[in-house]
Amino acid sequence: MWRRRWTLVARAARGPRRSGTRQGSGAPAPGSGATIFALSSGQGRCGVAVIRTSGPASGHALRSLTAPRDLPPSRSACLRLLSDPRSGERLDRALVLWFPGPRSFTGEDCAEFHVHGGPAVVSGVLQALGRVPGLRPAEAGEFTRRAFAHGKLSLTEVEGLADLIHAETEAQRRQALRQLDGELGHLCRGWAETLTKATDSEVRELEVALGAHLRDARRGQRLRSGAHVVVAGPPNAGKSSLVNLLSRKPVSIVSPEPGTTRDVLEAPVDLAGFPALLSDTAGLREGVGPVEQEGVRRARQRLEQADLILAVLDASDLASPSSCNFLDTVVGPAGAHSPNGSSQRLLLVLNKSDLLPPGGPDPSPDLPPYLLLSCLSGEGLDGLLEALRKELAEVCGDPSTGPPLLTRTRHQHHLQGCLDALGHYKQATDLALAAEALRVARGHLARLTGGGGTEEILDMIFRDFCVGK
Ligand SMILES: Nc1nc2c(ncn2[C@@H]2O[C@H](COP(=O)(O)OP(=O)(O)OP(=O)(O)O)[C@@H](O)[C@H]2O)c(=O)[nH]1
Ligand SMILES: [K+]
Ligand SMILES: [Mg+2]
Repeated sequence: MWRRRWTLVARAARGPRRSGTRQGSGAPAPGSGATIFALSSGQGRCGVAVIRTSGPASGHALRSLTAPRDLPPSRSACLRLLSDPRSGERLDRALVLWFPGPRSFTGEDCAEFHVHGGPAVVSGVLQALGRVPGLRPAEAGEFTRRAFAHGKLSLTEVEGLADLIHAETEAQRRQALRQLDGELGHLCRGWAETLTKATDSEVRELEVALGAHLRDARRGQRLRSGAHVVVAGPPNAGKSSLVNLLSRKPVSIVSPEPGTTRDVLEAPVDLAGFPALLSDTAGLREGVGPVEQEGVRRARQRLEQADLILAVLDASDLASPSSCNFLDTVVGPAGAHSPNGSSQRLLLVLNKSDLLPPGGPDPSPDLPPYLLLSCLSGEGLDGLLEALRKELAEVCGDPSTGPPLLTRTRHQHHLQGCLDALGHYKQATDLALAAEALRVARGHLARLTGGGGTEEILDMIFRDFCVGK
């Protein structure tokens, strides 16, 4: 209701009131002289809500709401009484900040109002701002877009900011912060610099570096969208119990009946700080009815796509035909290298350790390294999470220590484009062709950080942002 009413006010504030703006001390964003405003903190009741403005009329807006006081000193918080400039009605007592451009987030004049977070206070201040001449509500991502337009952020930094806002796990937050700090952009500019010299040995070194980053590209993308972790094993091993334990919610039905899970069930989870899409699957066994057989087919299909397999066996039932079959057909082959040189990562978990005699599982010479766990008592969970953290740091790349990751297909596309162009450069038979290949290679690196970025790419990236960012 509140939001709907606000939309109407917001619409009314657009249009004729845009006149009357003045030039701010920051350079104006291309094609916009308007001053924008929005609630920048989350929606709903909260202790403090932050409303901000950006554009040439920001100072006027701040003065209008805090009259008769003058603008506060730059970049320091001041307590002010806010009131509606038209009716004079008191709205709130708030902290206000004044950031004259270009030393502000967007590069333009900006103001911030830190108000009490009640819906009526927030809507009152937003409505009052809507009545200030030259102000209009911001579009999604418009603050960041202006920051980009004024050279405050490069395109990879903008992407880092979008990722930071959406980060759900520790590893995603670390990665996003590094990208926001400009590490990837810095790397690309270093490469572009190398290309201006373009001696043969430097081009060769660059090819090696680009190739290494491209080989790592899938890791960064997994870190952004989640690694596929598939829980598999024979019926009744406790796969669904493990999925529920790791996701801390009842994703799957658990029962003593073998063959309970049939479909693949997925849950996005934070696994030891890394984002993962956890899949529960049907117990693998032969000679069952058509429905369960379809479940087994889907389980095998999902196993092929796994970035990491969590193989679960009942520790008290290792000698059963279904356990032996699973060890032979899934656990054994996973460690072996496939023809393309890669091997599938797998963690073997022996569940139901609470059922074992004190000496542990039956000594079996063929058993690969394993972790003991009891989903019932939770014993062994810390060890499993630590093992998962190590595995996922390999699968997703470790954003605490590794080189900057390529988290988007866009990054991969431009690095590949640059590498291809370097190939053409080496084969070029005359100077003109060689120069053209170098120009193309440099162009790809420049576009990665936003130089000559097309509007469509900008639209796509800024679509990820919320209003107020
Ligand atoms: N004692 C003991 N029982 C467990 C443990 N984990 C699971 N169970 C029991 O084992 C039975 C099977 O558990 P599920 O989680 O349904 O096993 P599943 O592998 O998903 O079974 P399917 O979906 O049928 O293949 C249930 O009765 C669980 O309560 C454990 O650590 N200790
Ligand atoms: K079961
Ligand atoms: Mg199950």
